[in-house]
Amino acid sequence: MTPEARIATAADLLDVILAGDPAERALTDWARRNRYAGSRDRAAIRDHVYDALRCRRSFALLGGGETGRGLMLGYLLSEGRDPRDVFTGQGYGPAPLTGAEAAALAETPAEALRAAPRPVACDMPDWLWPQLETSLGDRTETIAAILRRRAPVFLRVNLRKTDRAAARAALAAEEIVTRPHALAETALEVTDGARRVAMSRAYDEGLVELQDAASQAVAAALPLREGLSVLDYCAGGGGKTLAIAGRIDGTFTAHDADAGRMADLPERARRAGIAVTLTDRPRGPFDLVLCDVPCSGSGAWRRSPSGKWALSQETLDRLNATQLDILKRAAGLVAPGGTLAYVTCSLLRAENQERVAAFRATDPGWRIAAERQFLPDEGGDGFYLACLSRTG
Ligand SMILES: C[S@@+](CC[C@H](N)C(=O)[O-])C[C@H]1O[C@@H](n2cnc3c(N)ncnc32)[C@H](O)[C@@H]1O
Repeated sequence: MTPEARIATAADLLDVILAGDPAERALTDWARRNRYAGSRDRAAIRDHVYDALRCRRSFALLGGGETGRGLMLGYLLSEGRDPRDVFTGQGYGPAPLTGAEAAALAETPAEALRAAPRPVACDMPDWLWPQLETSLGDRTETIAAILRRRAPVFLRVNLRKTDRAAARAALAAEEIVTRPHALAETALEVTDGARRVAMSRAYDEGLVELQDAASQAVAAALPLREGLSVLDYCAGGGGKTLAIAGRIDGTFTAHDADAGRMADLPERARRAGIAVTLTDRPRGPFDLVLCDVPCSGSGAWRRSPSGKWALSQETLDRLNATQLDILKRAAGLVAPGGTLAYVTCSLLRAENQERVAAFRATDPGWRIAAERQFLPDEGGDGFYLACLSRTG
């Protein structure tokens, strides 16, 4: 496919996504129907689609409308390109601009963004902006700008099987280039060959796992020691369980309200050389109960940009209620002297500090032994961790 044809396809797909189809499904369906497209075409189209979803408001402003074509026009302008060179109708490229489209283009993109309301220029929903400012203070615009860009690919080195230098060498032998990342001693950032990771021997043999660097840093910040009994109360795919089990010997139990979300965990644990028990009814006590609760996902919006536009105050209120409910249930599973660890990948105080305060208001027998917030300007996704111990 020509670069212009990829833009035309991305514009068509964005129309389908803006009408309500999930981005992943739209991309997969399109690839199935268009077998002629090679892996590079599919990757380029995917990048265009996700770039536009991350920058939906600013691209719409520049391109003159929130349609597939408008977003791709805005994308080209944001790159300093003249859309008329691409929208020519030739080589399967997008049809030439209509008079109305040409008239709606931003003449001077940089000025248009400077003059735009902050939530538009920073690609955030209007209703959420005040909450972001309350949560992030003078880092708000910097963090929002980072969430407009693609996320790096990070790997976690499985210290049970190797160390960081040996893992790097094994990956390099398969043309996967990495560099250590400062957020965690286990973290590698992939600088070349990211698409080869899942098919590599290093991955198949459990030397590395795909995991965000801040997520790894959360595991490293937990009060871990040998022999600990650990319950991952909201285990999902088990990323945190595996990261903890990679650091210490102990017993590891995984639970999730939706057991289907743990379907891949046994295979991932086997690859990593770790024993994990799955349960639908955890029986305490456990030394460490980790609650990596469902949340807005705002710390990871560069990976899942659709979440940014789908979130509403109503959804946030529902999430807040679930978060508190999980803390109350999980608290009863913690052994005397043990730790209740509360984790989100959210940037919002409402899901972080305020949830912990709400929990402590209902059960004053807990104190905050440690608290840490990771923000995307440190390189990884945004995460919040509070370690709670019983008072007295
Ligand atoms: C942020 S995800 C967990 C991600 C996972 N810990 C990881 O690192 O890969 C939150 C998980 O909480 C689960 N969940 C939602 N409500 C729950 C509840 N009331 N009790 C336990 N788990 C719940 C969801 O099914 C989801 O898998």
